[in-house]
Amino acid sequence: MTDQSPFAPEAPIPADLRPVLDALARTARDLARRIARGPLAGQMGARVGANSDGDAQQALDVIADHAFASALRGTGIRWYASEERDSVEELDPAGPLALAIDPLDGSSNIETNVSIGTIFSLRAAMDTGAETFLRPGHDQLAAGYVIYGPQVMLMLTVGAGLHSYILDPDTGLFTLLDPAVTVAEDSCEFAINASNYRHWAKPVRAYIDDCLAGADGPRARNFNMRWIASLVAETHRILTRGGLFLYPSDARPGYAQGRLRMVYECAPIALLVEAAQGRATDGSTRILDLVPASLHARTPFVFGSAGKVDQVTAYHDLPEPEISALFGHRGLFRA
Ligand SMILES: O=P(O)(O)OC[C@H]1O[C@](O)(COP(=O)(O)O)[C@@H](O)[C@@H]1O
Ligand SMILES: [Mg+2]
Ligand SMILES: [Mg+2]
Repeated sequence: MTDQSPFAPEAPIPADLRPVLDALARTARDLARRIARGPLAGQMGARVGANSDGDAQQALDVIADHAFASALRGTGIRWYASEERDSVEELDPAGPLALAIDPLDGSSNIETNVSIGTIFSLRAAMDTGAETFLRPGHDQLAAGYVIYGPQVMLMLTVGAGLHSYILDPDTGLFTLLDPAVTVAEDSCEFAINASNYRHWAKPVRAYIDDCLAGADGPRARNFNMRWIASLVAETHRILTRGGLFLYPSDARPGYAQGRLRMVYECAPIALLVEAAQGRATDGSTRILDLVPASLHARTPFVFGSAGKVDQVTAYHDLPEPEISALFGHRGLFRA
């Protein structure tokens, strides 16, 4: 089965991206099998070290990183940038492409049997790794994620539109489900790690205060809150039924730019969300227009249904007296 494509025959995969996408999908399928075996496959959630940012590395982070790096050799990938590695590596000097990857997203959930994922981004290879990856996200050629959940799914954009695939356990093939996923506009779910409330800046507090005030507040509507601590799972819910995700900057040491990484997480998710007609910003500026200052740079991240993301931007634009007012006095917004 190794040489056979892991995609069902009708999958609309562009020929120039076929080798790399086949390798990514094949590796993800192997990883999915390992994840499904859980403790039977060893201690995947055991801490084995720390990456360059000081984040704990679990066994599965390292296993996934090595699996993807070795599968990509010979697929046209010149530069390989991984959340788990300090610097960019050159795999194939003649390759025309470059790949950035978060090999295992949602690591804190590995042992809890909650959905985790892999996020990837493809770009044209430039002369150096830095030149290749320190560019705006709108330069990406393709982006996607695999979610290892009750179903294994691949969400992929290769430029236009967002395609969803499901891994059929009977055939072992990623099978096209929807060639045009769109983010629903009318949702009243938001996702944020509310334990950081006291560390947030005023516009974020004001936005969340108004959501929590529900039908009695200025938005005149009750909201529901979610937090899985797995960006891929959060994204998948929003692509499925709409809503809003926020990981803002906050006052904790090391969180001045939030937590999520531009190159491995935010740029690819933003490309997917925009391909599905959603919106992604850092609170005010479009993520895909931002240039990361360094390979592991972080950015505040807000994405989801376009109208909801625009409302968050509007809170950032409010004059100080409005921001500081109790929610009852902010009359500008409706859900
Ligand atoms: O634990 P926190 O601060 O709520 O952060 C959760 C976020 O961290 C992440 O787990 C970071 O990703 P990694 O697991 O790849 O480091 C995201 O998936 C998630 O959105
Ligand atoms: Mg991640
Ligand atoms: Mg990760």
